[in-house]
Amino acid sequence: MAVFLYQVGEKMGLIEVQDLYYKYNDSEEWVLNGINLDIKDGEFLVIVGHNGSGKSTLAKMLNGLLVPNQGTVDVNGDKTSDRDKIWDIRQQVGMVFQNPDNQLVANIVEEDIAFGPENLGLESSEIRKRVDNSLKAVAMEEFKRYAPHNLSGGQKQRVAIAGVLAMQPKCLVLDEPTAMLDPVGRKSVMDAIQKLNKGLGMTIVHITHFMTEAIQADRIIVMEEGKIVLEGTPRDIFSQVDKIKEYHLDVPQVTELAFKLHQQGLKISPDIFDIDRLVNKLCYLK
Ligand SMILES: Nc1ncnc2c1ncn2[C@@H]1O[C@H](COP(=O)(O)OP(=O)(O)OP(=O)(O)O)[C@@H](O)[C@H]1O
Repeated sequence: MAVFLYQVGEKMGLIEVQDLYYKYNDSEEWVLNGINLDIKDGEFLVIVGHNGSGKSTLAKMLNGLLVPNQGTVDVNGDKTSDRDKIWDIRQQVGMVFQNPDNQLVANIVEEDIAFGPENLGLESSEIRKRVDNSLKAVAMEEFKRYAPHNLSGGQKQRVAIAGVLAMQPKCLVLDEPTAMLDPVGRKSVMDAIQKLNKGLGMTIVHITHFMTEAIQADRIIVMEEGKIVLEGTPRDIFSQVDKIKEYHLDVPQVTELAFKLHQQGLKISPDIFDIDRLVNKLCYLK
């Protein structure tokens, strides 16, 4: 398979979305309405946006589950509209959805993770290696003989992620993987995602409604009515508190507090999203 990566800034481009338009069969309106987006190799990208803004539809474009009506999506130089390449593309871009129960197929954790590699027809030693490495990557090694239904929501989601990792993708697209979890489960899943990105250099595209998760990104895009309306680092995005609210999104509570203190005339920068930093600023305020 010919693999090339195109240069974008310092990192290499992995996925390129150009002039993308999409509507579902019975819809009059474009659900994706002219999207342009480069996703770099090793990047942690978060997508946020109001309900129905097109986030999940865009996610499904990134590994060819849906293909554009107009425009293109390239993964490592292959177009998702090229059906001969779709298998390669799906292996390179793995998807994780909201409900892990819909993704777990076997009665034992390690069998579930072996399912994908078995379907690739790999040697059993290679399958064993992939299962062990994938479980280790999400800190679930000790649960390999468990039945998935005996795991917590966060543990199940980490097993679902491990199942995708066993296919050795370059990029993970996670569509609200923490939406059904309690705070402990959410943190365990976010820790695993961070480790994959920072430790193993995996490209992450993470869709979420939780702004505390969005601030962990390298870059955030904000979607509204099928368009990208804001794009930048967490600091760029959350320093625009009024604009974020216009798009019916929350800002992290600590940022809102800093913003209101700033509006009241205190010498506090309005773009703080870290509690310790705000405490520090308040303590040293003259
Ligand atoms: N299979 C489908 N058939 C027809 N319309 C659809 C389908 N899936 C989504 N839509 C519509 O497309 C629009 C965008 O939906 P999408 O799920 O991509 O948004 P979203 O930003 O992910 O929303 P949410 O945050 O609620 O998950 C919505 O108006 C939705 O009703």
